[in-house]
Amino acid sequence: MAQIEFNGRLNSIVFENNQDLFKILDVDVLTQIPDLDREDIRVTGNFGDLQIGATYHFIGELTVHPKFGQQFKASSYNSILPHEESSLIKYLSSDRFPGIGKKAAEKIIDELGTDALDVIKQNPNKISNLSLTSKQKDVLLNGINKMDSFSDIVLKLAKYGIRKKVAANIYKVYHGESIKKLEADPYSLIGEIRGFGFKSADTIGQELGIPINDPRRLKGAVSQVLENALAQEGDTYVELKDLLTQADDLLAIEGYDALANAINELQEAGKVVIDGEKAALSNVYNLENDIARDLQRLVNTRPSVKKYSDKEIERAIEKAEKLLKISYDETQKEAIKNALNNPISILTGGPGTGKTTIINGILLCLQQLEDIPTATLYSNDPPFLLAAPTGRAAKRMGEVTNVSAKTIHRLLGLGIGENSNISDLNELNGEILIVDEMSMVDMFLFKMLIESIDTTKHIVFVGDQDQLPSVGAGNVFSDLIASHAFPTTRLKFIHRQGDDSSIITLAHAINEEKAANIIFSKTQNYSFIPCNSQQIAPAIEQIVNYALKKGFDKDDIQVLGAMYAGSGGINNLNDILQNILNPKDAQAKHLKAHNEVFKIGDRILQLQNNPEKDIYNGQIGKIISIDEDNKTECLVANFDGREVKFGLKDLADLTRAYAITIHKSQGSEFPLVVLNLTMQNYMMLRRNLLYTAITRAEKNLVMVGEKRAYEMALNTSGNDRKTDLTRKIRTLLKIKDTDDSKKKEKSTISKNEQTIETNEQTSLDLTSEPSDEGLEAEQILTPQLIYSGKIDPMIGMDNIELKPHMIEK
Ligand SMILES: Nc1ncnc2c1ncn2[C@@H]1O[C@H](COP(=O)(O)OP(=O)(O)OP(=O)(O)O)[C@@H](O)[C@H]1O
Repeated sequence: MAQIEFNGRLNSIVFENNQDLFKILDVDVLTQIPDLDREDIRVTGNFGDLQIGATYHFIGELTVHPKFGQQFKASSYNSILPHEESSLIKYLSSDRFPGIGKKAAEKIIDELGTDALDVIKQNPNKISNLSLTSKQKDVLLNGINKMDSFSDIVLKLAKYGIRKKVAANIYKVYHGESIKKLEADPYSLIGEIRGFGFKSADTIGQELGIPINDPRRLKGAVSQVLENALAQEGDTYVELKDLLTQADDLLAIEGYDALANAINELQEAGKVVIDGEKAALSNVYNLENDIARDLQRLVNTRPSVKKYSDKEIERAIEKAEKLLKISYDETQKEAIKNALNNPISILTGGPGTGKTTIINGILLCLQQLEDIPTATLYSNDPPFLLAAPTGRAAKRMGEVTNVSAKTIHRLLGLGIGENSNISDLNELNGEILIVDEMSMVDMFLFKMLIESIDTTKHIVFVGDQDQLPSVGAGNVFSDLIASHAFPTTRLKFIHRQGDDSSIITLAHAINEEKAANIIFSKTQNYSFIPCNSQQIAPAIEQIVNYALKKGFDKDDIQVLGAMYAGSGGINNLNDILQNILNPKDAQAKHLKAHNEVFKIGDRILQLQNNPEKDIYNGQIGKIISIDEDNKTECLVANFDGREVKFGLKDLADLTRAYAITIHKSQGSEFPLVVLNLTMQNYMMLRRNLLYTAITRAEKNLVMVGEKRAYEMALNTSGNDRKTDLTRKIRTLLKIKDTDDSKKKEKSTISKNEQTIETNEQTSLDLTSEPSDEGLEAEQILTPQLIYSGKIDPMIGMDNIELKPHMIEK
């Protein structure tokens, strides 16, 4: 269709989506739109910063929206700069140019005329001759740079092969400076801009003639390796030798000397930290330091003496037992004591070991010991704070304890409402904070959680250490346990009886490396069906049809896998399962997004945290209505009993959820799980992946796939993220290495193989002043250091295999 143009004044912004800068504008028409007689019109498109009341030139086409009628879809736009003296003075002395008043504005017009803005835009050097202060000159230039319209910048970025979505990300960070920044050093955008990696930077670098051994390029490769480790592997550092070899692979140049210099320069610029033989991104390195310091603060500022006598606690436990009509075993009692007599304690155990029952006991005991009236538990400032990373886990905690439990995001007030601000988190007080499903908490959320704790007396971290680590980087729960700085109870005895017990037995056997004989046997609750990767899809189709015939509710069946691609991958399985579980009806309302069709009744999965909607990565919902004509509210879904509305743009974060990855299933449980693993998943086959998958099944589990793949998972230990938090906690809390073994011997209490580790015999010094000793690092990396043998990039080179996902797609 032919492009048409018109000038209009921006009245208001009706809708905006910050993710890709899509906006719907209400515009007064100033020059007539060809063949259309209107005074105002809605203009849609992607726009940068706009000013209400400013005049713009729009280029695009007329469209008809089924509900809102005639609209103008802008493909590009430009702001029309004021040329008339009085409006130009008004404009130059507005908020856009802070520090430039009426007088300075008049000077600019005197010296450059009423075309001043265009003149400076074309030739920024003209500013130097103006009789303004240097600060005013900077303000003027910045303001004019910012005026660059978004579409101009996207067009220029497109010439460098940058996609619109990435261009929008660049614009959001650098605004009018985008092109300047990119052309000065495309590699400096790595790690700063989502979707922009070494490959993109290198394409532009070559176009700009940046030599292959240019320090900018070398630094870019180093940043990329560290970013990959963080985002793909969840590692918080990379061994120097690996950093050198992997960066060198990206660069395809000879020798490490120049690379060592590049690392040093990054260190000097405060972007990278070298600590011993490890290299880390500074912000990540500092985040680990901050976590360790916060934990030190929490331990040091809480009383170290036992507050309650053993007798008092025992009496309280007895009462709790009577109320709950159970008898806690010795280990469970120790866990309750640890929680009540320590500032920070940890509880870890597999399914059915009584974690939730212990949380209940801790709260009942504390209520008695502190004489807390029941009504107070529900006040605005409750003494018990219960939280979990997922809505589902929080809901369950709340149901079992009868005390309200929240997601960690909600507890902290993160991202709720327009004014949400991560520097303005809720302060946490009260008697106790208990966080469940801790294995899912990544280092970023954990940092925010613990820095928000103010006067809370006791903090208890509860989880299952053997599950997959958090989706986000770090390995917080395992690191806390490994530090031996906090009393830790490991529960192993299975208390849950009944139908599902054989799956729980299998899960525990997997962790104890005793599952080889029982995993392929057929039991009342689980079975294994061997098939190769080509047979996965038809096998699952048959199993699901069979389950339906046997009377399973279609909402109770969940297929799990490891990967999205391939015939047995999640994407293909979702096509097949959607046909069975929510068959096509040609007439029915539907929406299409990223090669998927969404229909009423479809099970869907949220792929990103969205605190504003209070739904999180991995949460499953069901579509209850679809409005094909409504851009801003095209879909409504039920998430755990709550209606959540989605606009067209939000669909990017949704996928169908008949089949989901094991990673995304963390924190959820399903009555029937159908799990598939084959050797196509060999890179991911680890014990914690299999364990996490199996423990998602509440009552029934069908495993399909290659026996070899299951055996490989059983025999490959999981959870080997490279993190430095354990060491940092131990350094700050002065836990001596040698004490570990002693401590284990002395203080391990065994019952049913359960263990309780207390730190009473360790050298944890609670009276010491906070100290940063040992946390700050700076080391200059010299070529000599590399070749001295201390850091030998050749070591292990044979073993280093650049995984496909480490290379930017
Ligand atoms: N000491 C006990 N005596 C009797 N029953 C117990 C005891 N401890 C726990 N149980 C029971 O065992 C079952 C599992 O306990 P609970 O739900 O607390 O475990 P969990 O570790 O939280 O499990 P999951 O992680 O699977 O939710 C529950 O039915 C609980 O009532």
